[in-house]
Amino acid sequence: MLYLASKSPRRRELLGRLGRSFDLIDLDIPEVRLPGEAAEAYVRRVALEKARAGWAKVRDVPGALVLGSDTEVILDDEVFGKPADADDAAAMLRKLSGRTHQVVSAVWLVADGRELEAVSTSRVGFDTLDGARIAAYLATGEAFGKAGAYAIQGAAEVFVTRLDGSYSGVMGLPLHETDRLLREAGLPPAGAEARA
Ligand SMILES: Cc1cn([C@H]2C[C@H](O)[C@@H](COP(=O)(O)OP(=O)(O)OP(=O)(O)O)O2)c(=O)[nH]c1=O
Repeated sequence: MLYLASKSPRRRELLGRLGRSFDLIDLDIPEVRLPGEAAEAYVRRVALEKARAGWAKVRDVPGALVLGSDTEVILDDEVFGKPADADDAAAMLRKLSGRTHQVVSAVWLVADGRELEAVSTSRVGFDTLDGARIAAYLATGEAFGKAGAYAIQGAAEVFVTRLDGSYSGVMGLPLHETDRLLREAGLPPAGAEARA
């Protein structure tokens, strides 16, 4: 049985696109960067903590496989997670304005005696955003619950001048890498289950 250890509706939707059945595990993992921890190491650690915490809940289920993932926006080694409030969101968007940032999504697959990892790093260029555009965007409410205070899959798509990497990775679950992990773990290729 495949499990997704996540509360994110985006991850649920993205994993659903692989055509495999799965169940959800609800978790609350604190996301706090350690002093001196490199940005990418932080994303990888949090994703692993989510997958391991999920695994601890279903380890008695025969054949259980648990996916955990984390996505962060990184600019100049600063990590932008989910904004705390509107001021925080506006500050993030002001910093992202007119610059190219990275979006790192780490995915871990934890099963009995196995931990497999994939990391997707994308470069995202942003248009220059003045105060009026930022205010209009914040009014959509879309910024909240999203790393970097934007959703590429929503109204913020028009901010993106270029994307070098994985669209699904920016959205929260890199599908190419996730599918590879599942095949490495011995699951049949995507779609096979649906056709069977
Ligand atoms: C950059 C970006 C992020 N996001 C979302 C994906 C993630 O849900 C969120 C990053 O926060 P995460 O901490 O990675 O995930 P989460 O707290 O939403 O869910 P969980 O830990 O339970 O799995 O930002 C978008 O939806 N669109 C985007 O363009």
